[in-house]
Amino acid sequence: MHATAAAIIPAAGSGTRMGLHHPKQFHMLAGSPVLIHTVRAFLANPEICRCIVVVPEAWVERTGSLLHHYGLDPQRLTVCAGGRRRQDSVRAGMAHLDDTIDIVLVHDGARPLVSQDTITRCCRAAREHGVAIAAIPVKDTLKKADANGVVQSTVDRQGLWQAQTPQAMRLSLLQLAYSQAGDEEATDEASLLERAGIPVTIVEGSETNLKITRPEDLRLAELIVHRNTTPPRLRIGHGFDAHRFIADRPLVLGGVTIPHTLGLAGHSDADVVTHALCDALLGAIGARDIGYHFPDSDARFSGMYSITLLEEVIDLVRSKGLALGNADITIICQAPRLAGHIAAMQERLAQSCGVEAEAVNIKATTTEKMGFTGREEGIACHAVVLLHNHPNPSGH
Ligand SMILES: Nc1ccn([C@@H]2O[C@H](COP(=O)(O)OP(=O)(O)OP(=O)(O)O)[C@@H](O)[C@H]2O)c(=O)n1
Ligand SMILES: C[C@](O)(CO)[C@H](O)COP(=O)(O)O
Repeated sequence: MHATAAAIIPAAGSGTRMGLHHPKQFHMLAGSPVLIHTVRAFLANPEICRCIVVVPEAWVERTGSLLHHYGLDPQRLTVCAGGRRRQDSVRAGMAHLDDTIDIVLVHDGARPLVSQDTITRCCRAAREHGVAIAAIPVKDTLKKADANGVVQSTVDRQGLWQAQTPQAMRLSLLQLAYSQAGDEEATDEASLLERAGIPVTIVEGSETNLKITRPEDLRLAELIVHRNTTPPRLRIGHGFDAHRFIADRPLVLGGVTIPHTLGLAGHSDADVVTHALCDALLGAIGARDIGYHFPDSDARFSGMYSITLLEEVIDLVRSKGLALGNADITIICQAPRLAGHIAAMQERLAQSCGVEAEAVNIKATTTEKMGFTGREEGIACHAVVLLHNHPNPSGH
């Protein structure tokens, strides 16, 4: 049977670095106070049976009302007053855990974006190893500087991690570490466990599990919540094109020159595949068609490599805050055989669209000698695309 897990959420700090008139954990973030986001995340996790929320003494009553106002289950919540230091607040929370609790997860009230996955993994790793904390590897070069900001040395970052919360452990180990620590200072629970000689295991946390510390963290958290809660914008588009074979022209399909006795007639390079894809993309953003944007009456487009047009179309797609999800393209062509050129076409088109080659699927089919393509008078092509919100709308 599983050990019973509870969360202690220290939220009794004053948030001096944030510089607000109220503690940062009560500041609004995307429609709810920061602390409500944090408590909600823990109550939503099936591993967690109850939460002890530790707040400044003056906020105990108001926190009770807030939790009620935001519809959080009072049966699974206890609110209590914290202490001067974080570790005092955690100790105050521990006093509310009864002996049915085996595993405890300590998590900063000021880390509202913790994921369900991180909570679950910390909890399970603590069951297995005794203690497990979320942390992320240090990715920047580390400098040690003096009080004037002058660098003294570069610190080897190999094996260095930034500790986050949750910090999960058997309650008995946390109690032991606290009793051995006496009044020693620590900025996290793991330090006290380490000092008591208890091994601490790392579980990979996440960059987005940020601790709201300074005003810029709040702005970043707003963006992340917005990104996580904005429903995806999806747009579908279809394109069709056909070109007639003529002599003395290279055959360009999907940006790739394909050996054949004939090429295709057209104002540009007549790349029927790229044109169908452009039309599908333009259709998906409701921006008419390729002829509208690059008219064959305009000498600038005469003989033009159609990949250049595709790249302009992709810029237009991005300007609408959208990106290609995937494209499915069917080339209708009796001759030449295209099987050996599909991969190169996929790669060329994908590169211009800023996606992986797998996102652009190309099929080629004959029409069993029926119709104009069957009589080898020309090549036709259909393309469908699905667009979604651009992950980084301001950057390319
Ligand atoms: N006496 C304290 C101090 C801190 N915390 C909590 O510990 C977490 C991490 O602390 P930190 O980000 O340092 O918060 P503050 O101490 O409030 O911030 P500051 O240092 O800027 O004053 C926060 O959820 C904070 O509310 C606490 O419960 N009790
Ligand atoms: C516990 C902690 O979140 C780990 O990163 C952090 O140490 C607490 O915040 P503080 O700024 O160190 O008080």
